Parts: sequence; C-alpha cells; structure tokens
Amino acid sequence: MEDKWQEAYEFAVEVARKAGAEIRKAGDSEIKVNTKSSSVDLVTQTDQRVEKIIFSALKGKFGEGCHRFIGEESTVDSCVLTDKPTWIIDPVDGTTNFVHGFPFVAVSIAFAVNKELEFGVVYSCMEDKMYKARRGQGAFCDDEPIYVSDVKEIKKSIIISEHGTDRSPEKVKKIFSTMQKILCIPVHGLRGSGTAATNMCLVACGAVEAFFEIGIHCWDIAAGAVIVREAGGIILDVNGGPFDLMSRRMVSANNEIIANRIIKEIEIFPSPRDDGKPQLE
Ligand SMILES: O=P(O)(O)OC(CO)CO
Ligand SMILES: [Mg+2]
Repeated sequence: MEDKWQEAYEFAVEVARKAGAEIRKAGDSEIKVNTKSSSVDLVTQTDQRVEKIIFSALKGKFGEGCHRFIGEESTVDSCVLTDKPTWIIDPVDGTTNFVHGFPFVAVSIAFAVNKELEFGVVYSCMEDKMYKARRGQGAFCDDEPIYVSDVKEIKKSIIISEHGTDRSPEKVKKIFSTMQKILCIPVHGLRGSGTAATNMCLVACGAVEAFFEIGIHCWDIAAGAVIVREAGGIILDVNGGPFDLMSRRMVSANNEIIANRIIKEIEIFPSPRDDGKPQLE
C-alpha cells in the first residue's frame, strides 16, 4: 500500500523534465505577454501550452475520472482540495523571470491524497536541476539527498521574500516594512529568485534559512512544501499556526527557531484564499 504512488511519483519527474525542455525551447514568438490579476501578473502562451502538455500526460496515464487536477492556468475560480487523489500544478513558476530571461523558472508538480501531500517535484529548468521528495522518503536534488541548513541564529541567516503581484500601496508598504525589520535584525541578507517553488528548494538544500510570502497560490508551493519537509525543514502559517495549503501564505524554514523569529516580524495583510473559504487572522 505504501508504494501505491511510486509510479505516479516517477511519472511526475518524467513529465516535469519534458515540460522544462518545452519551456527552454520556447521561442521569442511564443512570449506574448498577457496579464491576469494585475498588470504585473503575467501569463504567456508557454504557460498555457505547457500546462496542457502536463495535464494530457497525467490524464492519459491516470485517467480523468479517478484523479482531480488543479492547475494555475486552468483553475478559473476557487480550487477546493478534496480527499481524491489530486495533482496540483504550476507549469511555469516564475513567469516574469521567463518573460525577461532572468534564469530561474520552475515546473512544479505536486500530488495530494486525502488532503495530504504525497510527493512534490520541482524542476528548475534553466539550471537543469531536478528537486523531488516523497513523503517519508527524503528530499533530493538530481538524486543526491538534500538537507536544510543547521543555522539556529537568525543573525547568521539569509532569508528569502518576494514582492508578489499586488501593487496596492498599503500591501507594498507592509511587505517592505516586514523586509526592513527582518533585514535590520540584522540578518546576513535578503534574497529572492522570483519563483516560489525554487525559493522553497533553496530552503530545502540549505542555501538559505527561510522563505516566506503572502499572496502565493497553492500551485506555487505545494511541491516545494513536501521538498522542504523531507529535507528536514518546517512550514508554518504566517501567524505561527499550522500550514494550510489553500491559505495563500506560508513560512518555510530550516527550523522552528528561525521560522518563529521571522513570524514575529511579519505584517500580515489580507489575501483571499484559493478555496474561497474565509481567511484566518
Ligand atoms: O510565475 P507565477 O507562476 O505567476 O508565480 C509567482 C508567484 O505569483 C512566482 O512564484
Ligand atoms: Mg507560480
């Protein structure tokens, strides 16, 4: 029973690699930029085409009836996580990077059963790095085990945060105020790769101590969440409570000490949940 999903895991790695190759070879003609929730929330034909490629591979293998599918480009309204086996996919995480040629772009594929994440695959396709993890079986980059950093002192840490795609002045103010407070603890530095999935893999492999964000979606972080946990890290809500995949906010960190120190500084702002339910404080 424990190995029930091994085939799905291995297939997800294969599909992510193929999807990444499609992104790498996407020509300039395909990079026609459209916008979604705001003028800085970008989408290209590549996002849509690669999502179709991933979905048709997974549906062809596992059938549409038994499995559910949540994808960044095909989820129109809210996405509700049920107990059914569910694929959660971001075909191009880091679309803005992709459009600008900034070299961090990831394919993110996660799989949940009974609302619990079973495995996650993040293929950082421009660097050709394959991150993957299955619940209870460790995390890997290119088949080598990876582990979070053992730093416990916040003053010896590097922290990742992002600016998101909402430019309303009150939210931007809170984001920068949080970053300022964390920077002035002081920490060694603040970073951001422009893709949530890659940011979580940077936590998982010990390159940084933590990554937090409010406003990301379930497809940005589902695969990364498994990878961080399996590398020995933790994921919490920005209020210090348990992580909720649909809440559009999280702190991923190498350990609880670093996570809680960051949480002390985070200025929370409202962000409607992916599943349409009321947001917690
Ligand atoms: O590039 P995407 O898929 O829009 O995702 C962003 C978050 O909104 C980076 O993680
Ligand atoms: Mg994304």
